[in-house]
Amino acid sequence: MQANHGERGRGLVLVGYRGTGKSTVGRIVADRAGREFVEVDAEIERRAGRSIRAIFAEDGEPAFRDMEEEAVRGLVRDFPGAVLATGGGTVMRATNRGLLRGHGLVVWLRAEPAELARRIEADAISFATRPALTAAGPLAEIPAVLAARTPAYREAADHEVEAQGHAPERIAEQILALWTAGA
Ligand SMILES: Nc1ncnc2c1ncn2[C@@H]1O[C@H](COP(=O)(O)OP(=O)(O)OP(=O)(O)O)[C@@H](O)[C@H]1O
Ligand SMILES: O=C(O)C1=C[C@@H](O)[C@@H](O)[C@H](O)C1
Ligand SMILES: [Mg+2]
Repeated sequence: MQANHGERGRGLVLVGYRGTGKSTVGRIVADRAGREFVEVDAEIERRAGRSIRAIFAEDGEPAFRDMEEEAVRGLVRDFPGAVLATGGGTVMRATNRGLLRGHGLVVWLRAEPAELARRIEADAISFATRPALTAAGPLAEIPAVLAARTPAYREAADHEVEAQGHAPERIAEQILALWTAGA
C-alpha cells in the first residue's frame, strides 16, 4: 500500500477501546506537534448527519462499519500527516488496519477494564451517544469485548502505551517521543 505521509511527514494514529483517552491525548499531541487532529467517530457523524447511536439503531452495526471504513478512507486521503483518533472498533477490519498503517505511526492506548468502565460511566455524553455492542450492556461487556479485540489492537499497532496511571499530558509526551524518534 502507498504510504500517505504528505508534505509534513508521517501521521499518527491512536487506536484503543472507548475511554482510553484517544481524543484527550490525541488533541494534546496534535497541539504540541502543530498538526491537525481528526476523529473517525466525528467524521462518521458529520457525513451521516446523525449520531452514532442513531446510525446503530436505524441502520444496524454492519452499515455503521461500512460508513466507518469510508470515513477512515476519506480522512487518510484528506489529512495526510494529521493525528487521527479511531473509533474503538475501527481496527477490527483488516482494510482499516492497512489504511491506518499507511497513514503513519500507530499507537495502541491500553487500559484495564475497570478503569475503562469508570471512565465510560463518568462520561455522560459518550454514555448517551454510543450504543452498547452486546446484550451485556456498555459496562459489563468491556472485559469480553476488550479480550476479543486485543489481537486486532496488537496487530494494528507499532507501539503499546499505558493509558492509565498517568496524566494525559504525560502520555502525550511519551507518544510524541515515539513519533518524533520515527520509531
Ligand atoms: N490518562 C488519563 N487519566 C485519567 N482520565 C483520563 C485519561 N485520559 C482520558 N481520561 C478521561 O477518560 C475519559 C475518556 O477519554 P477520551 O474521551 O479522550 O477517550 P476516547 O478514547 O476518545 O473515548 P471514545 O472512544 O469514547 O471517543 C474522559 O473523561 C477523559 O477526561
Ligand atoms: O467500540 C466500538 O465498537 C465503538 C466505539 C466508538 O468509538 C464508536 O465508533 C462506536 O460507538 C463503536
Ligand atoms: Mg474519543
